[in-house]
Amino acid sequence: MAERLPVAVLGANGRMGSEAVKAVEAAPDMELVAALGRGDALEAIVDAGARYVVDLTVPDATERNVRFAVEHGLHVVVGTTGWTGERLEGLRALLDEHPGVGVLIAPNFALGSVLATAFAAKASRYFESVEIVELHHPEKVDAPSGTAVRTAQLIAANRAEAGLGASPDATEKQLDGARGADVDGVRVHAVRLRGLVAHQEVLLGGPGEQLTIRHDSFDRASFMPGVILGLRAVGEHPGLTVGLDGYLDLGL
Ligand SMILES: NC(=O)C1=CN([C@@H]2O[C@H](COP(=O)(O)OP(=O)(O)OC[C@H]3O[C@@H](n4cnc5c(N)ncnc54)[C@H](O)[C@@H]3O)[C@@H](O)[C@H]2O)C=CC1
Ligand SMILES: O=C(O)C1=N[C@H](C(=O)O)C[C@H](O)C1
Repeated sequence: MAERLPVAVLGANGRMGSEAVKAVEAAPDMELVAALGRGDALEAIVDAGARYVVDLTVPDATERNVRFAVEHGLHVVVGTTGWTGERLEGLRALLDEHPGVGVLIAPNFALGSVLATAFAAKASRYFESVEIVELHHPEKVDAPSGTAVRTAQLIAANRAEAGLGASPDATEKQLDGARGADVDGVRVHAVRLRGLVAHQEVLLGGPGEQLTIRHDSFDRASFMPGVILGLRAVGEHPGLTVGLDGYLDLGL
């Protein structure tokens, strides 16, 4: 039998990390060798013999964790938000010094969300207006969501390619925040509501019509197939990949 992938989970006591622990334990080709929480020394993942790391911690911790793993030659699958352009550039430079190491930064592991983002990015060049509404549980510490930021970035890039700019907007007076956050010229509105898990709508408007692309994660189990897919593929993708779509042939 082939050797099982030795995996460490960081953030193992969190909402996502605890699901990931169960998913790795249930995967026949993986072995959970370490499960770390806040305050645990990162050296434990090396001592445990991990070769793959899943980071599901907090925006303040993820950069340090990922850099530590890369410096020790470990492949990393990252779900944590907070990866600004500057952080990504720093990580790319570090990966150049560690050829063969793969890192996947996946703003969203749910396959439906990955598809919804890809569809929205493609569709956005055919509509005059586009705005994003993301809706999450009230414990979420960051806004807008990483998924919404990534969706807005891809939409902006697609529209720019098609020679389109920002959506029309005649607003002259507003209360602070009424028009949402501006991410690369795309308006993003964040809702925090008890009972929700993770949801997103991309609203696309043209003369006399609207297309809504919506995805709902009702349960964190929705993210686990993507985590496992990422772990199986990350070793074959050296360097930095942003977005699980980088490992999928979406044909879009
Ligand atoms: N990519 C995706 O599909 C998804 C990503 N997320 C993101 O994953 C992150 C975690 O989300 P949740 O699990 O809901 O948060 P959470 O707050 O439930 O869990 C985070 C855990 O990390 C721990 N932690 C903090 N610093 C640490 C460190 N240095 N080492 C080890 N553990 C540490 C905390 O004590 C906590 O238990 C967030 O950034 C969230 O946006 C959440 C859901 C899906
Ligand atoms: O914090 C969450 O819950 C989620 N975080 C990710 C994000 O910010 O996009 C992914 C998903 O939306 C759930």
